[in-house]
Amino acid sequence: MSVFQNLVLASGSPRRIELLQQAGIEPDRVFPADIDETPAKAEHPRSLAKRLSKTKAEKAHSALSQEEGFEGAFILAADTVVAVGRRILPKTELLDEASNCLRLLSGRSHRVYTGICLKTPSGKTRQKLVETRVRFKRLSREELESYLASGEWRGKAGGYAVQGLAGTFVVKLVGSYSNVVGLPLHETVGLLTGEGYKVHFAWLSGARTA
Ligand SMILES: Cc1cn([C@H]2C[C@H](O)[C@@H](COP(=O)(O)OP(=O)(O)OP(=O)(O)O)O2)c(=O)[nH]c1=O
Repeated sequence: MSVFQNLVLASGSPRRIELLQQAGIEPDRVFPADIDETPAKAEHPRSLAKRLSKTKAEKAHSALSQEEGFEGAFILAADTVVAVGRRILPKTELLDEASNCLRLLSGRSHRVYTGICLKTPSGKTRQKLVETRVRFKRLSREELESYLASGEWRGKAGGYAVQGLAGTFVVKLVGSYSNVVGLPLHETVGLLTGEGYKVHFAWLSGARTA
């Protein structure tokens, strides 16, 4: 087992930091890995989420490999993709894009895929792909307009954030909720502990002393 415990979160997403913290994990370094996220021609959403999470982890790995304390760090990256069938929805930056996404998602089911990639101190690359099915209610014009006015869709895959107002659109969610927000907690903790990263759960040590 490695003596290194440094963990780098290769992400600029505040949601991912919060989700890690929710699991009792504080990254030693946050390193947003800016990459080209354009899907390849006919790329399946699942393959895209896997490929992009790996590219993010690799970018952080090569940038930090010369840095003291981080040469042998655990590097964790993720990528979330929203899709209707094979159709990949954009990470919305424009009002029109968000409006198109929400009209498409209204009254139907879609899938959210998050790829996670972990580079370990021993040089291994481990990946997981987690899928969640989400069904939205049919959105009225008022709901659509007020959601667009909220701006919560900005920078979110599929044009919505389930952790905000759009939580009220969800009729059914099958699978991991944290996966939709951007980092599937069960699988992430499993990947880290499986590779020797020590996750300290306060409630576990509390249980031991009780
Ligand atoms: C569907 C959905 C996505 N999202 C967010 C999570 C991600 O931040 C974003 C998907 O884009 P990503 O490319 O996965 O992540 P990012 O560019 O924000 O951050 P980084 O690449 O630096 O890690 O959408 C929510 O916050 N809530 C949701 O319900």
